[in-house]
Amino acid sequence: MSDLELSGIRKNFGDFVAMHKADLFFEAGKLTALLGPSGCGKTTLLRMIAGLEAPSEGQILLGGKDIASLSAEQRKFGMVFQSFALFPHLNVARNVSYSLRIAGVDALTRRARARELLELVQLADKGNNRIGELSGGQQQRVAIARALAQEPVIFLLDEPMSALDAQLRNDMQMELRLLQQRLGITTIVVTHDQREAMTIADKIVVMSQGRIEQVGTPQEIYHKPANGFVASFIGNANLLDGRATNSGVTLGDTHFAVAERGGFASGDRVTLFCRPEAVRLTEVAPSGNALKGMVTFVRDEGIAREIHLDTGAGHIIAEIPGSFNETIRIGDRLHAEFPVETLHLLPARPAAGAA
Ligand SMILES: Nc1ncnc2c1ncn2[C@@H]1O[C@H](COP(=O)(O)OP(=O)(O)OP(=O)(O)O)[C@@H](O)[C@H]1O
Repeated sequence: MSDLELSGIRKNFGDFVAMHKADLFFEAGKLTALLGPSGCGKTTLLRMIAGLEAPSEGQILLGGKDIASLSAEQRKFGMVFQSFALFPHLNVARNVSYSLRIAGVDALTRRARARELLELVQLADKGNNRIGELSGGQQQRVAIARALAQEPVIFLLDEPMSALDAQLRNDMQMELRLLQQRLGITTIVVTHDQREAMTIADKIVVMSQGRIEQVGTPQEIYHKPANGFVASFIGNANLLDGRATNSGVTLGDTHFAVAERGGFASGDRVTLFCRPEAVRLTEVAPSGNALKGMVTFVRDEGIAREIHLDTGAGHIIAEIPGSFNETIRIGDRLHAEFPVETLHLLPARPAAGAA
């Protein structure tokens, strides 16, 4: 097993920079998700790794060796696309063993390998079926089995779940994660779905407009986002603009203490970040780290309730466990308390309207 490393990689399409210069490291045996909004460059990055797109600059190193000169076929990476791209005229087993036939592997070995792979993706009884007879989730598993047929060193998947409905998607995310862990294959998955990335990945690479915004474990990305973009792309985030002080931050007239000030100097413009589930709502004013506000919306999701408040310092969302006997209504006036250990300072957000 080998690590995959991208060194000073960059991609232009004419004058347009699809991927700004970046370094990335994909640890052997781990699953990395490339996460970001549409058009941020995820697929371009994956295609460069696959050998389907040449980088404008930079190196792609597999186990320390530059593979830039190898074609996609020579790299022998397994690929699964959003559309599955299965062959409708071949049955399931022949789809799975297709690459082996092209590689000249004998029929007996091909059949045995197809059986083994179909067992792996729990489709052992479907080998003789036509592709059109399978559900979306089953077709996706065939695409995975086919990509694994040649025992690829790297497994690349581009939005593999996006054609599936929500329930099936949830199931397939778990299946993909368990399969990847069982095989221990270095895997890179492109997705724009933060929940999917959190479910399947060891590491998440968050991208925006051709730049890497942060690389980290799901926990790091969620609890310690590098900036406002990452914070609001992953789940809900309260982001309030203020100025750093020696012990925390001021938002207008209110001072908040924070546990870590990071590298900010007193007077710097900063953004205060807190997850909604960390906010406490009280009727009586807490001793500090709180804003008074009026409830503007209540979203009851059964398991939890999202309470939206307008405060003097901005809009706040608090997420509290669902409960039958407690009512919070639009128009209620409450205090939103931000526990000191859950507050983080992030770089100031670009001013509204700035490019
Ligand atoms: N062959 C190409 N020629 C010109 N521009 C391209 C080409 N391929 C991609 N782009 C542009 O590069 C940018 C990044 O595209 P890319 O497909 O990598 O984004 P993405 O993050 O995968 O988006 P999505 O989730 O919508 O697939 C987009 O603005 C796209 O229009």
